[in-house]
Amino acid sequence: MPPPPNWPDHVAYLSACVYHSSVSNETRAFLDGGSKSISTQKPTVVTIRRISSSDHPACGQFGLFAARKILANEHLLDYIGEIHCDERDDSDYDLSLWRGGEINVGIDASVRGNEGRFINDYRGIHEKPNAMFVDTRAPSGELRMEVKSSRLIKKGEEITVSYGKGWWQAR
Ligand SMILES: C[S@@+](CC[C@H](N)C(=O)[O-])C[C@H]1O[C@@H](n2cnc3c(N)ncnc32)[C@H](O)[C@@H]1O
Repeated sequence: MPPPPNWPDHVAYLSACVYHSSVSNETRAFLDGGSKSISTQKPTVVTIRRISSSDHPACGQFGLFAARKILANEHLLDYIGEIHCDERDDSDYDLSLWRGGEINVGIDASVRGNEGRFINDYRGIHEKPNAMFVDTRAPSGELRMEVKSSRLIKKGEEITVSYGKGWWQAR
């Protein structure tokens, strides 16, 4: 699948998650939920843009924007990257997918991923986030991290989520 416009050269574009060697066969079977292949649709309701507004806290970086009007509670895209069980403390693109006992499963999109890696935190941009991460079992069985709208989003508006206070405190 070709990368979307504004995709950076140093990051591989993925259309489905890939597994890192730190994920055991048992954990992988749990995450797969019996599905034979992980499939996802190319996101069509979002677009990547460079941020040039000087009053934006991530000015000079990229963000994800609505390519059309989006209704509340719409599925926007799945967060795609490398599924791993090792520590990725240095990654700013790592999201927790599942925790159980000693096992922490994350999706890291620092070196490979999809449009989801460009979603900024709402702080300094919006009063509240307009989207959220939701972990879901897909009909085919696998555990996924979806991005869903939490209210109506106008065409051209930036998509923002909450990374959580802990994310910022850790930095
Ligand atoms: C998952 S990335 C988001 C995409 C990033 N803007 C880019 O161009 O690759 C997370 C990084 O974006 C920046 N960021 C996200 N939300 C921000 C915010 N509300 N204020 C300042 N920086 C933010 C920080 O540099 C953070 O480490």
